[in-house]
Formats: sequence, structure tokens, C-alpha cells
Amino acid sequence: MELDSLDMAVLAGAAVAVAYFVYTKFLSEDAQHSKRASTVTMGGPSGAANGSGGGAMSVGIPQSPSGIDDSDFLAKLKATGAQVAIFYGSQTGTAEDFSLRLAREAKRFGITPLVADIQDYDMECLQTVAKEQENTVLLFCVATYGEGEPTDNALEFYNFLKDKEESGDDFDLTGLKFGVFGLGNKTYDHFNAMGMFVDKMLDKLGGQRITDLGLGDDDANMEEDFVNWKEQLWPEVCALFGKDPTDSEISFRQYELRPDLINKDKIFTGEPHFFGSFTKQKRPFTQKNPFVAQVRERRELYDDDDRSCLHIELDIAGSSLKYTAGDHVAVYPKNNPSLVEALAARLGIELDELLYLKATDEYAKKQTPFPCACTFRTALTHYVDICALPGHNIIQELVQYAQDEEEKSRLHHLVTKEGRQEFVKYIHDDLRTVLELTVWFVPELLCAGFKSVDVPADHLIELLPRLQPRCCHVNLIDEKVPVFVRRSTFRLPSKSRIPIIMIGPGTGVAPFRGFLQEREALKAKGKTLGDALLFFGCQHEHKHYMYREELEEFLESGVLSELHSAFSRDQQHKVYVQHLMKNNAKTIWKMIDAGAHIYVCGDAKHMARDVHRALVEIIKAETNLSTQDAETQLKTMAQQRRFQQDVWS
Ligand SMILES: Cc1cc2nc3c(=O)[nH]c(=O)nc-3n(C[C@H](O)[C@H](O)[C@H](O)COP(=O)(O)O)c2cc1C
Repeated sequence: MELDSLDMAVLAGAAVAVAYFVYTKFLSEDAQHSKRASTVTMGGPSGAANGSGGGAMSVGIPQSPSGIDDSDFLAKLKATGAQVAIFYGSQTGTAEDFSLRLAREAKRFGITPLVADIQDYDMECLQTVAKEQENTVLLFCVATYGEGEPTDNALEFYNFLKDKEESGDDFDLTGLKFGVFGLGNKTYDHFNAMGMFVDKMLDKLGGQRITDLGLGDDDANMEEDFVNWKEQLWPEVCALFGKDPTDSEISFRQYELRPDLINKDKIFTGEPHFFGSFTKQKRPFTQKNPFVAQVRERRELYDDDDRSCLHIELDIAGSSLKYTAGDHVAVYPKNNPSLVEALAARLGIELDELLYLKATDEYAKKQTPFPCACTFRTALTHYVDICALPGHNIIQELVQYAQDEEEKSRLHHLVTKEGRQEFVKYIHDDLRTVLELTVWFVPELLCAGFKSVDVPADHLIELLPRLQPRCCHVNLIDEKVPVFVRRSTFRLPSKSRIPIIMIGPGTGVAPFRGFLQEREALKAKGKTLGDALLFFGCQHEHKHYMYREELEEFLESGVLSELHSAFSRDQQHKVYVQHLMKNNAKTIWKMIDAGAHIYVCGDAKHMARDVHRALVEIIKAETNLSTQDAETQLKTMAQQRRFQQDVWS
């Protein structure tokens, strides 16, 4: 069956099950692009699964062979002679990928880069760097999460800067040359809060901003924002080091093939970090060491030939994985085997051949782009995102491999200033993946593809972004999937008698199923339950009303007090959850007034905004407050964690 779009909700039943939701968009059965790396939500009452694992593991990514203390940034700068240091604060890899791209480009200009995970260094040394290394440029690529919070790896740096701000310490960064690119999404309330904060603080502490703060918006076009920012950045940096900013045509390889380093006893098979971790499972299970869970149940929730939404239960018995209702379960995806085969055929490689890619720079933090050695099949299946939309950097590198002059100039045009609009249309609007660009020879794409591009497999693999934990359709046919728990801040009130209002259309209902199961368990223990309202919505009642029976049972047992469902396409005028909320304005206000907690889960772009607007209107209408005051009230509720959102776009 060919699917236009696939929504998958994996939801929990008992303590051994987990829940997640996925959005994967298929361009076609064969050329698919994963539109959104959505995280995953735990369902079921909070819990843990006990048991024991076993076996030893070893680290797969070699450490720097330089012999210097890896946590001493100043020493590293001196040893490497780095002229530009690029720090990243990244959760799902985009900021890290951008940092690596900056490093590659620096090399192209003849400037020595150093890429650094922001959590790896003690930032107290920045003052000394400012004084002793006045020619060094520090760049920061930092993403924003949660309610304007830093990524996990940038938390310490954030606290460090906050501390400097509040303590008024004499921490002087005069002379420190810096530039910041923030990664965010405009559909969130706190757009790029972390990027803005880092930029503001470095300036406040005396640093010298060499280029304006860049604000990337992945709701619009992050790639374009990044390219625009770099266009201002490089002339400044090149001027500092006496380089020519137009002189960047030389290809630069970050990794080289090193068959001599292959140890036949240590061939990775897709493990994200530790050699042998898939076969010898040893607790604790984390992102680097996921638990390989058995798929226990898989069932279709929709009755629709065009769309699919799956309920999947995973067995986490014996894992000791702990979760609280509202947490997410992340899954390591795999690329579609038929796409891998097709790509291999195009690249002229034998999939079972072994591959070892080693950094050309011995000081590079990552000595291999992913665990090596492995087969080409493993690399293309588990480690690189073969369905990514190509950024400027990939196209720029492909130019040199185009055999046909016309194709060469068309490709080149896409990465020039004049070709900017065409790039956006050709790649982003039309969702054209690397595969389609260079490889895919289905007849209708022949004219669009660049079939003369003869790129070596190892170079393409080096350029492709690393496949990130999320969910992928291939998991649906797998019996086992590597998973780990991502903590969320989406939490039930500490006291069960506090009323709750849940708004979760579509797969946004997933965490609420977990909340209701949690309440059921609390009720069974004799706890008093406050009122609970659920606003659910879907297109068609008879096709997409997932978990209807279960929700009605919760209603019957009193675990759920009221269930309001909106079926947007079942009548002429579209009805959404926000309309039902307005119809129930008085009840909602009474509950808010009584201390209710409000939860919104699902689409950030339209639903969450409309629901936010509806709440403001309800508060306004029931209290006679001005719009501004009603908004302030909702903001205060958010600060008190009485208004929580888990949304994605
Ligand atoms: C759960 C979640 C929360 C987010 N919260 C915010 C936010 O508050 N403000 C913002 O500007 N962007 C927010 N974003 C968007 C990310 O910052 C953006 O996708 C970024 O590219 C991620 O970079 P990374 O892949 O390096 O982690 C959020 C994304 C997710 C998935």
C-alpha cells in the first residue's frame, strides 16, 4: 500500500509498554523523506521494568590521540593552532551538523577550525582565551528547547553565563571575538531564546561580536537562514586572518578511507556508540546505549485506505527503564533497505564491503563520523540519513563530480546567491532528497535528477547528516527496536485532586491516554481524583477516532469527567477542538479558577496557536480582563507549570 502520510501512535498498556508518535511523509514508496523527527511519548502509568542484562561493552569512537587533556580548551587551542573554535549546543544533531559544516568551510578558506561539544570544556577559561588568544574567533551554534531552555549539553554553559550575570563577578571577555547562530522554531513561544541569551551575555561581558546574531527558524527554512548568516560571517573571519573569502573552491575532505584500521573482530552492526551493545545488553540504558525492545503488539488505529496510524507496544521487561507518564520514548530508525540497495547500485559499491572513515585532522573531536569499522550496508542503513534534504554544503561538494557541464552549472547555480530562490523551491518546497537529486532514476524524476554526478561513496557518506533517534516506518516491520527514554516536563499535577484540562487532537492524545491510565491506578489506590476534561479531535469520526472505546470506558469509570470530540471534516463547516472549548467556556473557566492544570499536545503550527487564542478569549470573556491581561494570566500559569504544552511542527 502506498501511503501519503503515516501517523503512528505507539501507546502503552501495562508497565512493560511504551508509547510514541511519528510523522513520516512518503514521497513515494521508494523515495521517502522523513519530514519530522518527532519525539515519542510514554503512555501507561509511570513505571519501570526490572531484570538484568549482562555482558561487557567497549567504546567505539576513538579518543583524540593528541595526548593533551581533552577538557582543557586553552591547551587544545594552543596545540591545534585553531583560529576558529565552533561550539555546539545540540539535542537532535542539527546544530552539531552546522558546526561541522562551519569547520569544513573554514578549512576551505585555509583557516584552522576546532569543533567542540559545549559541555566538554570548563568555560571559566574564556577569560584567559580572550586575553591570550586575541586572534581566535569563537562561534556558537546553539538550539533552544522546552520553554526557551538550552539543550542538555548546553545547560552547564547556560547556568555558567546566568551565574556570571547574576553574581556580577569581574569576568571580563574584552577582546573575545565571537559570533552566534541560534537554532529555533517560530511556532514556539520562546523563539531562539538560547541563541539570543548567549549573544547578549557574551556582548555584555565585553566580547566583540564579529557578525550579527543569526536566528534560524526551522518552521520556515533553517538552511536559508544559516546560509545568509554565513554570508556575513566569512568575509569578517577571512579579513581577520588575511584570507580571500571568495577563494573556497578547493574540496576539503574531513575523513579519509583507512582500510588499514579495520579490526575484523570489531565490526559495528548499527550500535549508536558501544561495540556489541545490541547483542550484549547491559544496563543502564541510555541514548548511547539503547535497550533493544521486542515489539509486542502492532495494530492499526485508523480505518482509512489513505492514512495509517499504528498502535505499537514494546516490551521493556528486564530493562530497568524508568518513566513517568508524559515522558517520551525515542527509537533508533533504520533506512529503507530498498533505498539502501538502490543507492549502493548507483554508487557502485558492494554493500557487504567494510568501511573505516578516519578524520584527516588528528585533533578533530570526532575521529570517525560514526562507529567504525562497519559495512557499507550498516553505514547506509543505521548511521547516515540518506533521505535528508541536501543543504548547500552537499550540493557544493557534488558540483565537482558532475561529468556533464550543463548539470555542473545547474548544480552550481543552486548554491549561488542568484540561485537562492531556485534552491528553496527545488529542494525545500518540492522536498527533494539527496537520493532524488543524484540517484533516483524513476522516469518522472529523470529530468530533475543529476545523473552525471559521479560521487565516491565514502565522500557522500561523509557529507550526509547522521541518522538521529526518532521513529521510522522501517521499524514497523522490525521485531526489535533500540529505544531509550527521553525525559519530558509534561507532568500531571502533584496532587490527584487537582482538576486537569487536556487538549490533544490526533496523535496528541497519546500522553493523555497515559495520564488517564495513571489516574486509574491512583483511583484504585483510593486517591481522590479532581475533574478531568479531554478535548479530542480528528478528521472523520468513523475513520480516525482512535481509542474511542478506551476513552469511553474512562468516562464510565469516572477517571475522565467529560470527553469532547471534534470531527473536523464530518460536516460542511470545519469543527476543531478550540470551537468545542469555546462552547464549554464556563466549565473551563470554573476549573481554571479552581486551580486546574491545562495540557496541550499535538500540532504546534495551527492547533496550539488556536487553542492558546481560545484560552485567552475564554479568560477574557469570563473575567472581563483585557486581552493583554488574559495573556499575562496564561503566561503566569505557564510559569507555575499549570499550562503545559508538548507540541511539534
Ligand atoms: C520538543 C521541542 C521543543 C522546542 N522548543 C523550542 C523553543 O522553545 N524555542 C525555539 O525557538 N525552538 C524550539 N524548538 C526547535 C528546535 O530548537 C529546532 O528544531 C532546532 O533546529 C533543533 O536543533 P538540534 O537538532 O541541534 O537539537 C523545539 C524543538 C522541539 C523538538
